[in-house]
Amino acid sequence: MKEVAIIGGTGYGAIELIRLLGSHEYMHINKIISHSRYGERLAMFYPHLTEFYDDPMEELDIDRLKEEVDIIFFATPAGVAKDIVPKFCDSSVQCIDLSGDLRLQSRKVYETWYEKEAAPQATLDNAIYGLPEMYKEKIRNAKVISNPGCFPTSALLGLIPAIEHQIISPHSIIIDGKTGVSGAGGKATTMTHYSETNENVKPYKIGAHQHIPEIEQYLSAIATEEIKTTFTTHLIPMTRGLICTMYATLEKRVTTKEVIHLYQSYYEAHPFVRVREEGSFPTTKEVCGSNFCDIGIHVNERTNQIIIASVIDNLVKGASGQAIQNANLMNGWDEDHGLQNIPIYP
Ligand SMILES: NC(=O)C1=CN([C@@H]2O[C@H](COP(=O)(O)OP(=O)(O)OC[C@H]3O[C@@H](n4cnc5c(N)ncnc54)[C@H](OP(=O)(O)O)[C@@H]3O)[C@@H](O)[C@H]2O)C=CC1
Ligand SMILES: CC(=O)N[C@@H](CCC(=O)OP(=O)(O)O)C(=O)O
Repeated sequence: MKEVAIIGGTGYGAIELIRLLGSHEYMHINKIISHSRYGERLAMFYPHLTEFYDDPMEELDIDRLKEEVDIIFFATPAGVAKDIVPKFCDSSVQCIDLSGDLRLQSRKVYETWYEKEAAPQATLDNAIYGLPEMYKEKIRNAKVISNPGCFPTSALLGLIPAIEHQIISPHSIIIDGKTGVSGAGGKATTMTHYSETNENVKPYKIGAHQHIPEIEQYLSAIATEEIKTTFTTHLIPMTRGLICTMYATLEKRVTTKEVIHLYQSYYEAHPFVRVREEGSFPTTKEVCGSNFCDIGIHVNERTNQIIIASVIDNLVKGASGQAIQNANLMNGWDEDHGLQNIPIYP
């Protein structure tokens, strides 16, 4: 049994980790660290957790964490993990950061898009990008994981096979993202409160989204050339779920059936990616509460374009579920341990 700490206790990422770890046989939540509410019980803020986690939350204490836990999940905003993760480099503690702090290899690029000081270069160099469908072997041997962003998870899983097999022009990609409100975390803001989001679809961070450099960095790694994309994000009136509908110009003459067959073979060994049959496109509800990424594909022979839709639950495959998938791989457990639940439908 490995002992686990979660930092960022009162946030959505943390409570989703608690929900998912409830059915994990090899990880035990030893402590929940809260910056704002240490000493208090999490169930005071989230009564649905009553009897699932009733210990008081604790203040951050690096030495105690080093002595008492094996794995730390950082469910904190950007700018927090970059200062704490380096303090564990002399210990055996595994660190999994759900924020964007360790995802970009270049400090300069991070500082441009996040407008914060970047992590030390040595920490960035040490962190493995936790997208198991791309870097499974590296993750198995990692000690520090940068868990991917929610939109990059959906977009990359939808695009990787097409780029790797040179089906599409990597310079023609347009990614249209739509997300539920829980993607913005637990704090109510003017952007997310009810009267702003109800019966509304709101484009946001156009041309400035922090996931643009992340998507481009990993697409470029697959294509082995520098790729730029057009990526837009929309806030839609639902709680969970995210869809990236993506468009690109075909480089080869292929049919929908052929591309679907290629994607199905590509993801055969990856338990959380499900590729739909021809004519079926996934909806966000079909993955709700689960770690699945469902992908639908259509080749538009009339316009020589491909349309790929990729859906995830932003809090599961987009954050806490993927973090647990990474912990499973890092510790030699089955990749899907604790994550085998059927999506919540309807
Ligand atoms: N929500 C989502 O769908 C996704 C989130 N992420 C990323 O995961 C991380 C967590 O997200 P989420 O849980 O939704 O965010 P929340 O805003 O809901 O929670 C973050 C928590 O971090 C703690 N915190 C806030 N400020 C500080 C600070 N200055 N120092 C230390 N701790 C602080 C707070 O908890 P406390 O005061 O109890 O410590 C807060 O509740 C973020 O980096 C987010 O970008 C990634 C993918 C998807
Ligand atoms: C609705 C909403 O605001 N969603 C967030 C999702 C980003 C996120 O959760 O995570 P990282 O910044 O850690 O990648 C956004 O679009 O910025």
